[in-house]
Amino acid sequence: MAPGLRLEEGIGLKSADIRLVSVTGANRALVAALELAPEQMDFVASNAESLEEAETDEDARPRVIMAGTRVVGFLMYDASEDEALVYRFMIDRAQQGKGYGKAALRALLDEIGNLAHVREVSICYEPENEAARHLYRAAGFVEQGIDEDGEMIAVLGLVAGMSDL
Ligand SMILES: CC(=O)SCCNC(=O)CCNC(=O)[C@H](O)C(C)(C)COP(=O)(O)OP(=O)(O)OC[C@H]1O[C@@H](n2cnc3c(N)ncnc32)[C@H](O)[C@@H]1OP(=O)(O)O
Repeated sequence: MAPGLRLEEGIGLKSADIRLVSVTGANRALVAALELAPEQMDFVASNAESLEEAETDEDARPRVIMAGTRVVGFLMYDASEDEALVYRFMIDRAQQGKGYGKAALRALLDEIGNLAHVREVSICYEPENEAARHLYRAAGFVEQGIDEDGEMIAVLGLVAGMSDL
């Protein structure tokens, strides 16, 4: 790395540098401090709320999205059944549009694909959330329709035996 260039500055980071890690005492405050644009606030619960929820829900799997050494996003899912449900997914407003969402989704699907009991993944989002629709559709999710809460549900089937590969 060139002298004076710090990884934290995010210079030259590629989507391959995206990793999912557990929530720890060290990164928790950084996750809670991540922000959305005002018009995105209704698309997903606040991270502080999600972290609190995760403490009492033993099925919740919260993950911190790291780009190199920097905390850039957060997601949470439940894989207690054979259909995993992704119900939180966000990238900090200052870090959006850099391919991190796409790379984090790929990392998440790899992680879920390694769970032998999971056969499909479902995800829900507000119907007007075009960024989410674009991201999930590109990953192969197929829209199923609007649920009773007015959210779009999209489902991705996993290839049987993915975890054995
Ligand atoms: C389960 C849930 O929680 S659903 C709620 C999802 N979360 C939110 O809506 C929170 C606010 N939004 C976000 O955090 C981000 O915008 C995310 C997570 C949806 C996308 O993350 P980003 O890092 O910005 O996405 P990334 O840069 O990887 O782009 C992914 C694709 O979406 C496209 N995209 C990004 N923003 C938009 C937009 N506003 N409209 C249409 N397409 C968009 C990109 O062009 C890219 O497509 P491409 O690969 O064909 O070029």
